[in-house]
Parts: sequence; C-alpha cells; structure tokens
Amino acid sequence: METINFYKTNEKYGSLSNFSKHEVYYYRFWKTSEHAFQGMKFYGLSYDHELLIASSETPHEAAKLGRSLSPIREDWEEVKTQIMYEILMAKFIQNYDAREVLFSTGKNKIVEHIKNDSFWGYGGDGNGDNVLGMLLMKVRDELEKKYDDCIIEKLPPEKKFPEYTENDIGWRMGAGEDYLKNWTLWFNGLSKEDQKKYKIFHFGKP
Ligand SMILES: Nc1nc(O)c(N)c(N[C@@H]2O[C@H](COP(=O)(O)O)[C@@H](O)[C@H]2O)n1
Repeated sequence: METINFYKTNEKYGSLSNFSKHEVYYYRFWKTSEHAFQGMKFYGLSYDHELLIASSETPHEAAKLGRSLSPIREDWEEVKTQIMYEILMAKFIQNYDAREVLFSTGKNKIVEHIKNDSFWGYGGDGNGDNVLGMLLMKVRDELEKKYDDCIIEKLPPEKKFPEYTENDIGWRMGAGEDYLKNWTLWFNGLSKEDQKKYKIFHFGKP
C-alpha cells in the first residue's frame, strides 16, 4: 500500500485539500470546504461572523477569519470532526472532478502532509493524528460502495412529487423546493456518463 500525500492545491492530489476550488452546499453555499468548516464555528452563534467567512474571497482568508474571530461555538471541539466529515461528504458528492481524484487514490493511505498541524495532518514527524486523511479515506470507501446504488435510489423530483405540475408553487417552497435544490446539486455533480445512466434508468432514454 502506498501513502498518498497531499497539501498544495495545484499538485496532483490537490483536490483533496479543503483549500481546493470546489464549491460546497452545506446549510448554505460556500466557496470551498475550508470556508464551510471555518464558517460552521459560528453557526447558530454569530450570523455576522458566518457571513463574513462566507463572503471572504479565498480559503486562506476564511481560515484566518475562522481562527481569529471569537467566540466560537462552545461545543466545537466535540462536533468538529463530525462536521468535517459531513462537509467532505457534501464536497465529494457535489463535485464530480474532485470525486474522481478521491477515487483515483484506490485503497491507498491518504495523508495531509502538513507540518504545523498534528490533529488534521501528519504533524511534521509522522506522529500526527491525520484526522483529515482518515476522514477522506472513510468518505472514499463509503462513496465507492454506495455510489451506484445512490444513482438508482435517488428519485427525480417529478417522481418524488408526482402531484406537482411543471409550474407548481410546490417547487418554489417547502419540501418540493428543498428536494429540487438538493437534487439539482447532486445531479450536476454526476459525470455525463452517470447522468445518462440515471436518465435511462428513470425515463428509459438519455
Ligand atoms: N493550508 C493549511 N494551512 C494550515 O496552517 C493548516 N492548519 C491547514 N490545515 C487545515 O486547516 C483546517 C483546520 O483548521 P483549524 O486549525 O481547525 O481551524 C483544515 O481544513 C485542515 O485541513 N491547512
């Protein structure tokens, strides 16, 4: 088994970094998964801080803000790993090209090669916890297993809500609106080949 190190976003495995340019929808739209992670430190606590991070231009700015603004959520240490997992799931479901990079790591070990972070990364001497690498491997293994099933199980909006007509107000509010928004993000994140497969499965033609 090889070890795959990643750090800089312009390198081969750069899409695995939270700093890679992949938009994520997680409670709201964020420019990168780093924006999402840093913003969640203030979720339900300070909308102003959340908004400041959401509107920051780069993931570096988002990280700087997230590490300097205060106070952060009291439960942050307990919830941060689960939140990172959910954000990564969202990122790799919603971004086909990033998912391809993740899948290209095969069964190999993934390590965030960062010297000054011994929680999320390898920590300089290899004794770091590498939590980000562990989560990426978990997301990779779960998505690889479920992806095909997911394509088949996720109903098109018109099949999920057969009572709604094409211009129904139900698509612009409540459950119909949420489903349509999430479904569109999910569908747009599929490869062209998977979109075709999905249409054939549900509608009998691409
Ligand atoms: N590029 C980069 N620079 C650093 O200094 C880092 N610590 C990281 N690691 C990433 O930072 C995020 C966590 O930040 P907190 O310190 O918990 O606020 C997470 O995305 C790590 O992957 N990256």
